Amino acid sequence: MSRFAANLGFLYAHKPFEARFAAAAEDGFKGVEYASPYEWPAHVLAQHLQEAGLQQVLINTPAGGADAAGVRQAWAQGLRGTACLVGQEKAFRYGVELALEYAQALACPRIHVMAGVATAADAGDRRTWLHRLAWAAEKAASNSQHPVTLLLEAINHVDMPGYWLHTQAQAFAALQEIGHPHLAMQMDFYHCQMTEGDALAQWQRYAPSRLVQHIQIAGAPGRHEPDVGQLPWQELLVALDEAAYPGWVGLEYHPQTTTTAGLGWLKQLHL
Ligand SMILES: O=C(O)C(=O)[C@H](O)CO
Ligand SMILES: [Mg+2]
Repeated sequence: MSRFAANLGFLYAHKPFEARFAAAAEDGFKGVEYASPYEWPAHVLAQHLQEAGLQQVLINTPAGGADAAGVRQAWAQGLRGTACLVGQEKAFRYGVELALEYAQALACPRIHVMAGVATAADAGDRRTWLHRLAWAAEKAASNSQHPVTLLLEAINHVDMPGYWLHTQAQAFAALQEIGHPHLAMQMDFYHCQMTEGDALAQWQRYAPSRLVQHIQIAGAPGRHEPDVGQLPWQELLVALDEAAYPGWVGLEYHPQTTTTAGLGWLKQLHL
């Protein structure tokens, strides 16, 4: 059975961030993910992971910023990555290098490279995006002590209007064009269902490529537990097993009540 990771940016949200590691471990999780580790020194996060006996399975590149203060402010300023934004070369490189440092310190094997939101001032550019992804993949590959895989995730326009990368096809085409072994796909079934309307068909389309190396899940619409809404979550989990998907499934949703109370769908799988 696939392995499930708690997304600490979404789950246990009523607890202070530092307390979410122990809460996830108590619920039986072995892995965690969260988008932004940059508010804390890496060694502090590494300590939380070690104390709770958890693996860090995914982080994101920063939402923006070309220095430490800029990185901390970027999300609140509405930035959602820089990879496709022509004017953000310095921030992109700074962000990738910082993410690689954190990944090494947290022993995290995957980084989601956020593409960015197109604006009137910077509409985004595909050639820039591809060129930067190729540069970043070389960086990720070149650390012989801790090579990392960089991931592309399509995000729907209801939750993130104007986000550059919003279809699975866009991500897949970019990966095929660049053809780098350290670049892969992160398929978030929630976004998939919201944009394409058929998460199961999308999984079946891209699974044979083996390029999908991280999955996230939430019910759609609403982004609550997978069993709330129209997502065919049971069929999807069966399909992952049938394809011998070897990676993690991140639980990236807003629980309807508490995280622990909402884990019934997972417990019924008898893992
Ligand atoms: O929004 C999502 O689905 C993500 O996974 C991104 O990491 C943004 O936080
Ligand atoms: Mg996601």
